[in-house]
Amino acid sequence: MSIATTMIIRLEIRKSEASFGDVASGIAAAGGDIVAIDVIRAGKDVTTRDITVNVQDAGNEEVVNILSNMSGIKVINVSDSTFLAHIGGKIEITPKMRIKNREDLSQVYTPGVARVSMAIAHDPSKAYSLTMKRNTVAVVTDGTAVLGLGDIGPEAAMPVMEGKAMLFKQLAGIDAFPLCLNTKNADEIVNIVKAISPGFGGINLEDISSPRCFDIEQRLVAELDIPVFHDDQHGTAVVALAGLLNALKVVGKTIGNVRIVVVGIGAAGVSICNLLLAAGAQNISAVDREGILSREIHYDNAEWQKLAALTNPTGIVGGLQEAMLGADVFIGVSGGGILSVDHLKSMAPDNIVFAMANPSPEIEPDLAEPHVRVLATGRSDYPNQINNVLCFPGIFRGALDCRARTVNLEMKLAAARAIASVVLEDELNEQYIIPSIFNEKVVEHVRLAVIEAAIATDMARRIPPDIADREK
Ligand SMILES: NC(=O)C1=CN([C@@H]2O[C@H](COP(=O)(O)OP(=O)(O)OC[C@H]3O[C@@H](n4cnc5c(N)ncnc54)[C@H](O)[C@@H]3O)[C@@H](O)[C@H]2O)C=CC1
Ligand SMILES: CC(=O)C(=O)O
Ligand SMILES: [Mg+2]
Repeated sequence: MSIATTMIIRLEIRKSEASFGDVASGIAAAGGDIVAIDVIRAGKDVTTRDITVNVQDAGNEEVVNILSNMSGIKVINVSDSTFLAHIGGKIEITPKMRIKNREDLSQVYTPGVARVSMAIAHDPSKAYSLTMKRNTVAVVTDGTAVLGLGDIGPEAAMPVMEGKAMLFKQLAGIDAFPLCLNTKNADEIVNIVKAISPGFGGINLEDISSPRCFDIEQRLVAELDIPVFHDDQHGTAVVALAGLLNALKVVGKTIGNVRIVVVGIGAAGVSICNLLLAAGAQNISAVDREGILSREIHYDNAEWQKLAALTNPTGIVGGLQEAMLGADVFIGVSGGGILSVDHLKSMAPDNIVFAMANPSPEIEPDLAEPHVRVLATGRSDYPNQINNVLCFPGIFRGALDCRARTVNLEMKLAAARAIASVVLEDELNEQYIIPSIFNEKVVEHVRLAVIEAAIATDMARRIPPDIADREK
């Protein structure tokens, strides 16, 4: 599966030997699409231009090869806009006020700050009003399951976590810190997160491989009084459920009557199965590399053991192929390319396929489309993007605003229904089952639903003023 990108190619064109027309045809022949041309220098004999070219495949070397081999053309430099966007990182800390004089200095720092510190020392709950705690989330990873790229380490995880921090800020106004830990030891991760927790209003665990992620999250939830939320588990499950609720409406089926195949029973898959069961699903086949989870088998993975008892009610034996036969819904959170057209053809009519692995889905959307009634992927370059970015900004905004102790099942179900509700009944169709992440209603709908569910289940330690006003 290719990832599109934009290249900026700086060229010298010797006018006596080549024309811009030659350059344009060379780029088109190599599969590039020219989107901008900037003249850098216009000499009598030689012109220098920056040509901005979209390519469907970031690995496309053909464009530069063709240009380099043309007479009269010299390639001076090639840059990739995705890499350019990452130079020096993507986020920074910006103070809320400028320190202009000694008076300012003595307020924001010593000696004035000491009075504020002592106020918090006497009443630690004041950290919520006098520090950034109430609006701050730690995005914590050990780099062991970064997207679908696997264990690529904490440094390589950093661009993903910075991207996540950008989304937290832009979509929900939350200040998020990427914390990439150089340890894979579960005890150490738990201790580090506990130790840094005083400065944060919530913890977003990210891209920590399964099954370690379950134990790490459960221990932190039990030991901390701020929300700890492993987004690959629960954010993904919330968005998958939201998409499924709407897709089922499009095809005229109900969650209690469909046969659902979930493939990849890792962080995301376990949580998706559990949330779908809580939402009324009765017939799930949970498939991992060893086949369909079965109650006949004992699993060392405690989450698999629990799920095996709750899924595969008809005792199907086998793997993906057997599970797909006659299935209504496929949800993939495994790896790229594991699904074939034959698998799709063996499904029930009006099938729903969510190929959510990143960056490459379980099947290429173009291949799948003719054999699927409702298709969704995790990617932003196709319709129906089912990605946990639709959930985490709103769920944390809601949890922070009501100072929730944790994010419980009711809050997750409410978030899923809220995301689904952004697409109105008369707008729903095969190409539009889930709102765009740029739809401004998403965060606000999720926030409200989460706060209401937190209040109803006694998880909220504060009623935000706008909610209190509504209830008057
Ligand atoms: N669209 C979205 O919002 C999200 C997508 N994902 C994607 O889902 C995938 C899994 O993520 P995590 O659950 O965090 O990883 P994980 O490493 O915890 O779980 C992956 C699971 O898939 C299984 N698997 C891999 N290849 C398989 C195959 N051929 N057949 C059956 N099972 C197979 C693995 O054994 C493992 O249990 C990744 O590609 C990730 O990018 C994850 C979170 C959110
Ligand atoms: C989207 C996301 O969290 C993932 O692919 O891991
Ligand atoms: Mg992730």
